[in-house]
Amino acid sequence: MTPTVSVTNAGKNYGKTEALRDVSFELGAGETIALVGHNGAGKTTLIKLMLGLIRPTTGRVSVLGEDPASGDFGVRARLGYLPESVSFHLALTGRETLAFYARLKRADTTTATELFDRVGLSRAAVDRPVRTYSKGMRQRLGLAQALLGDPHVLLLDEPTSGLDPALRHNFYELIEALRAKGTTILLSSHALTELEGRADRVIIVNGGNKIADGTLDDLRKLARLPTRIRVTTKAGKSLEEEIAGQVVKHHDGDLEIEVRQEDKLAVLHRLSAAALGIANLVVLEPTLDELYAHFLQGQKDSR
Ligand SMILES: Nc1ncnc2c1ncn2[C@@H]1O[C@H](COP(=O)(O)OP(=O)(O)OP(=O)(O)O)[C@@H](O)[C@H]1O
Repeated sequence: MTPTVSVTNAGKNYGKTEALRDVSFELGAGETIALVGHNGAGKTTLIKLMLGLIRPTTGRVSVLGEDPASGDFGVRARLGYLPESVSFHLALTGRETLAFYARLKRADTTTATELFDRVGLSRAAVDRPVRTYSKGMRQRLGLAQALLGDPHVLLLDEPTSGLDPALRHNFYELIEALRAKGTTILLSSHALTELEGRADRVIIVNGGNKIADGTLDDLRKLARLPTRIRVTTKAGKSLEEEIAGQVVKHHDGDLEIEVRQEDKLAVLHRLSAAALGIANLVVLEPTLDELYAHFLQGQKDSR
């Protein structure tokens, strides 16, 4: 993996508040990473460090091989950022707003029309003042602004808040296309369910510490949470033999079998041999929500 971002033993104090403590990770080209954590966990502080808006109290941050706080324009031009709450000048049109940011970033304005198409802002909308925009349209304008200059690293803070399901879908299609081009995309979000299957990797921060970092599979292996197998049996059929020795609960009239990762295939094998007695079977792996709760609890217990 070619790292585009390296955070090495970074700590950040705001006066007496220790917002970040000895955090290290690398982000790679073409990687989509979810940065998750409670309010006050340190996510925005990390993003500000990567943007070079603040300097670490301890440790180092490097973006595209340079110190983002060094004042060098080259790095910042290749960084795209969408803040959590986008606020634009309401009297400017979408097109004027983008032209303004393009000048700030010294980016090419001729790509503006193509950018509007990519984020799904209609030709009619871009020449209307931002004051007439819905929250979703403002968010899309924000995204177009973040995409100016074809950034190699994109930092997006709660990018889908305010977007309806169709727009969320469009947003993730756009992210997928950028990922395929090799862009590093960091999504800071509370919407854990929608990140599943969309982020290659998850970094969990809490109280200024990095408490987990890995793919969903890595986190599942580490957490050792059980897989649940939900089985609807046919009337009068019992699966006592097949599920003997497993933790069995009842869920809306179905059987819910909690199996350890290492027993999963053997139990599924026994169940498939008894398929005639089964009306339906669903395998539920631990969700990101459950993994998140597990790692937070683990950190609490270790204190
Ligand atoms: N400029 C500042 N001055 C003092 N304390 C700050 C400052 N910015 C952040 N903090 C504190 O640092 C800690 C981490 O804040 P940060 O904004 O990075 O969290 P976050 O994970 O982004 O939270 P949220 O999800 O609410 O945006 C919090 O305790 C916060 O109160």
